[in-house]
Amino acid sequence: MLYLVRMDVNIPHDLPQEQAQEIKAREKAYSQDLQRDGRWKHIWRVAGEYANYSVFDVESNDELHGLLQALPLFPYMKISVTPLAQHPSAIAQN
Ligand SMILES: O=C(O)CC1=CCC(=O)O1
Repeated sequence: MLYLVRMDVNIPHDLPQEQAQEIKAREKAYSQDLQRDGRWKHIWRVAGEYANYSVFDVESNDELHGLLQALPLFPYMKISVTPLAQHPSAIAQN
């Protein structure tokens, strides 16, 4: 199942810089592991915002929730999820 996910990041200004950098490094490693195993299919920066649009390919809502909840930046993100279905006019099956 495919999901379009928007993540808006909002790290509090009073979080120490070193701690913020450490969380971002863990976020990157976690994200890249999921990209390598195929469950995090796309990640795109929203131009001009500290936000991304991502596409996940997972088995269920529960699996997606588990992956999102484990994001190191999860406490500092607003996340919205849109389930995707096939469009009848699409020439490629995703
Ligand atoms: O910078 C972001 O958009 C948040 C994020 C998600 C995965 C990652 O590496 O950074």
